[in-house]
Amino acid sequence: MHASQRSTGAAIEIRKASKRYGAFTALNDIDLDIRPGEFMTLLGPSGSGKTTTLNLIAGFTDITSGTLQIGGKSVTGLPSHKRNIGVVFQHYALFPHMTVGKNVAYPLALRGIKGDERAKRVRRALDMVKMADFAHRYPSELSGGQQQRVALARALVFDPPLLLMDEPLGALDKKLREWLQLEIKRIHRELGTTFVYVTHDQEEALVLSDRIAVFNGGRIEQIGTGRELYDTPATLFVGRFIGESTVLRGSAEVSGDETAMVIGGQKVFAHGRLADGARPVILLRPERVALKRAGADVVAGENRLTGTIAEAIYLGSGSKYEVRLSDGTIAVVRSPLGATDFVIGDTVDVTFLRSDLILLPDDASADVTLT
Ligand SMILES: Nc1ncnc2c1ncn2[C@@H]1O[C@H](COP(=O)(O)OP(=O)(O)OP(=O)(O)O)[C@@H](O)[C@H]1O
Repeated sequence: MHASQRSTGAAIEIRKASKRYGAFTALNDIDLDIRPGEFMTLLGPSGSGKTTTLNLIAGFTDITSGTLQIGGKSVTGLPSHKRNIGVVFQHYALFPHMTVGKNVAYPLALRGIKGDERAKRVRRALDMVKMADFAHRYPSELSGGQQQRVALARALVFDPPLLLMDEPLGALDKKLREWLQLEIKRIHRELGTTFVYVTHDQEEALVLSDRIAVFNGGRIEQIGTGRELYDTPATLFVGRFIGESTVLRGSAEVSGDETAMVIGGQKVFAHGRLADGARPVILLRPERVALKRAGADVVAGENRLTGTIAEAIYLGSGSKYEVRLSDGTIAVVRSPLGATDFVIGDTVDVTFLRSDLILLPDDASADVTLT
């Protein structure tokens, strides 16, 4: 599509929004600002409130308390068909008795757009999803991925300022999903429409999003870019949900601006301290940890814990190890190509810089929710 065809994306502002079903609170006091043209992903485990949030924006369900604005206007009480929003769901809701062309033309027919203008827009939308050659087929004659591309064309054909997608790739196999992720990203870049995307797949969220809102138990734990969530998670739940990690627990002592933790009889040090009363844990990212032969020289500022290689996996681009520490914790380590190789049973030092570890308050829900 040409720059002249770019639509202006709508901003979304959600304030203190709650959604209750009887005594059950599905959404608990969430605040969410989405910028015009942004790709925002709602990420979280099953039942955390992602779909409920999308349904509130779409107008499929009412807010119990709080406010919701789209494009600077309150939409309270405005029915979904008046919100001018494109929607794509996991299970293709194409009309089975209509051809692809008719399906994509449908939103235009509803809006009274006829003749050449309608045909031109349908062609443009099908071109965008690379389905122009399929206009005369019926949905049953298409693969799952092709059906989702048609659903996307139908959701975008009327140039909505806002597109909502709920696990649109959930039913597709991995290769197809990865290819369509890139297609969706390209289309977003070309259009300038605001995209709000629901997934429980953190890798998908990282590939697609400008920013990600991480949901847990009806609340938003953190909103940020993938990099912010990975490097500086606000909570243990976010740190564990995004990317791989190892969590170290032990008895902690705080002295001045430093926290020491005893793990399996060995002491490690962290810069900083938590608020009084919080029980600290250490979160390690696998590529921020290096393995060394037991007894190698210690580098200034380095922590080390002794362990035994429990699993060694060669990945081509490097190796991944699981190391059993003396307290039984399994530490995940990714070594770059060219680093020393280790085999199962080797005794190693697991080393990491104080500046590379992440100190967070312990949170039992981070473990429960992920299992
Ligand atoms: N109509 C309803 N009546 C009662 N409870 C509901 C209703 N709709 C949703 N819920 C509950 O609200 C909670 C949040 O649901 P929601 O669909 O938003 O979760 P989700 O994060 O999208 O999960 P999933 O990835 O499984 O779709 C769930 O516990 C769900 O059971």
